[in-house]
Amino acid sequence: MNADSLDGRLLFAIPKKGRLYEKCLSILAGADIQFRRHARLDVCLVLNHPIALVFLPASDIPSFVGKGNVDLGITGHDVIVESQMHEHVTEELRLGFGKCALQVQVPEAGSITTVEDLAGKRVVTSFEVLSGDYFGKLDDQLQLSGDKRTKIEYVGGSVEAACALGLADGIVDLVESGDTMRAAGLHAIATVLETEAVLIKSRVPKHEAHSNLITLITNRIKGVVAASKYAICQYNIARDRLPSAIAITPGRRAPTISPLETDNWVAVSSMVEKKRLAQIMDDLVTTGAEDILIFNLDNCRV
Ligand SMILES: Nc1ncnc2c1ncn2[C@@H]1O[C@H](COP(=O)(O)OP(=O)(O)OP(=O)(O)O)[C@@H](O)[C@H]1O
Ligand SMILES: O=P(O)(O)OC[C@H]1O[C@H](OP(=O)(O)OP(=O)(O)O)[C@H](O)[C@@H]1O
Repeated sequence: MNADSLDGRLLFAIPKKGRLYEKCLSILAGADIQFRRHARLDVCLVLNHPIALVFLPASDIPSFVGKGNVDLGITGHDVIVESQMHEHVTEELRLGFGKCALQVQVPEAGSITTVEDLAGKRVVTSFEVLSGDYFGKLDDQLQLSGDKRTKIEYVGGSVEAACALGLADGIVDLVESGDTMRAAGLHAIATVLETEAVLIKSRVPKHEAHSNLITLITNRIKGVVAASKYAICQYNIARDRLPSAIAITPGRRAPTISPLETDNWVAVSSMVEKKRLAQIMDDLVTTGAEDILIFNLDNCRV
């Protein structure tokens, strides 16, 4: 591939590995963005749209998009703020995966139990900007100055080992399940930032040439994300119980209600949030609904 083959194409950055990679591939498939990635090549042409995918480290994507080298990207909200690119990109869409929290952690067995105890000591992290801001404000509040202020040190990985190795009194790192933190004998004492994967767009004006394609891709991805969050709930209920059933499954706009051949019974079909499914089914049974069926969505536009 030469540079000419990218001419006129929208450039879309995708994390090349790590926690976000697999989910990004299923989003691309759901949005019918077809490509064949050749081994070792980090740029590939999309077969059915004037788009080229650029596979980059998640933490580099905010600056590529923010500086305008790339039009669109998927990455974590955390690395956008850390790379100080949040004013140079637009977060178009939250994607509902890559959810975790950047937390201050200290040894479970130690004497430090609050961030005020940790202030002025040594903190190791891969997020030196966010940690620097957080502890900078805390140091100001506690009126720590000069060498009494918190010392933030950057490491590129294995942050959780820093306390055991004697490099740090506390760390700032991402926590999802908490397994890594607990395995290292640490516990969280504060949250610096909540994060999830987001679709970002460049604010550099030259990208307006691609605005129709960006809208199309954004809407398709929005459909894929909504399909993963919602299911269709269908059930039968006696007409006189309908008001209480509708209160349980109001739908996004309104439920679809169809008459049944049986007197005074109706079938109801409604979009419901997957995370509330079990409770919704319990409540429907209590209110007299029968034949409750749940259907997953492959894709949708809402
Ligand atoms: N445990 C996790 N659960 C959910 N999302 C995570 C988790 N860890 C990281 N992320 C998200 O994925 C992004 C990329 O993190 P990941 O650890 O996969 O980086 P990476 O590109 O593999 O880099 P490296 O392996 O060099 O740390 C993070 O910025 C964050 O938004
Ligand atoms: O709370 P948990 O579910 O254990 O997840 C947290 C861990 O996940 C991330 O690292 P990852 O495993 O992606 O590897 P990395 O350290 O190489 O980035 C993060 O840096 C934590 O170490």
